[in-house]
Amino acid sequence: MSRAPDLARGLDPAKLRPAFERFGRLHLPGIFAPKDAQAIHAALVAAPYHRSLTASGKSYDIALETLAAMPPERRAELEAAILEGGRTGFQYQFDAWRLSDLMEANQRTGGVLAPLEGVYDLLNSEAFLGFVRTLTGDDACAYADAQATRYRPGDFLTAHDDDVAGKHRLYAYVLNFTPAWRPDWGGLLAFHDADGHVSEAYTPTFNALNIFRVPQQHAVTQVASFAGAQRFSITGWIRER
Ligand SMILES: O=C(O)CCC(=O)C(=O)O
Ligand SMILES: [Fe+2]
Repeated sequence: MSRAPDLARGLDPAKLRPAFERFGRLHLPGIFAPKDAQAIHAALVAAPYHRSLTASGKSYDIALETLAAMPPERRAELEAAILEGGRTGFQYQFDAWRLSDLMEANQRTGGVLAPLEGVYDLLNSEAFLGFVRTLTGDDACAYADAQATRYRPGDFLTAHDDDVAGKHRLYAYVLNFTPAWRPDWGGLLAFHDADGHVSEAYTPTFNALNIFRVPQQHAVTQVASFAGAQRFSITGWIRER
């Protein structure tokens, strides 16, 4: 698949709008044709991930080989900082590949990664942005950024609201490409309410779109040590210029 995938036929954003407006979020299964979804999944499995994490309040992108070669004492320090941060505040660790940075720099590689490049093109097409404008009633939706993510057992992203000054994020989206998952395995996209409860959580699934308004408190719960798979997504924000 080197062309951009099409959104599934029969999705009517005007009809979905009341459901989106109710809680400012929506889960839409069956977002692409099954064949396209399979090609995207294969590309997500093959993507050249790095480790994305925060430690002691700083964000790091670390090559997986660098992490593997880190002296054990340094590695233990890093892990201790991550545990401490997760206990008390905003913290994450997962694997990422920054698709939109490469696309914006015109660095297409094609080949096995072509389906992800196609998704980037779709996300920035009139077909998708128009869909989101009608779904949300928000004409300001101008473009989307994107990264591929892979969560392995132990990975997580603690509560945050996606609102970063200067980034002009209007809506967050997550395209799920995890073929088989059990809610017990964690990795849930959980929405937190003002009382500290989880008001709703979306289980990783295959070929679905989650879309939600920014700002909104949410987290990805830690993937269980016994999870039998990795959680694959393409995620980012629909932004205003
Ligand atoms: O992967 C997800 O379900 C959500 C990711 C997320 O919240 C983020 O990257 O800010
Ligand atoms: Fe988020």
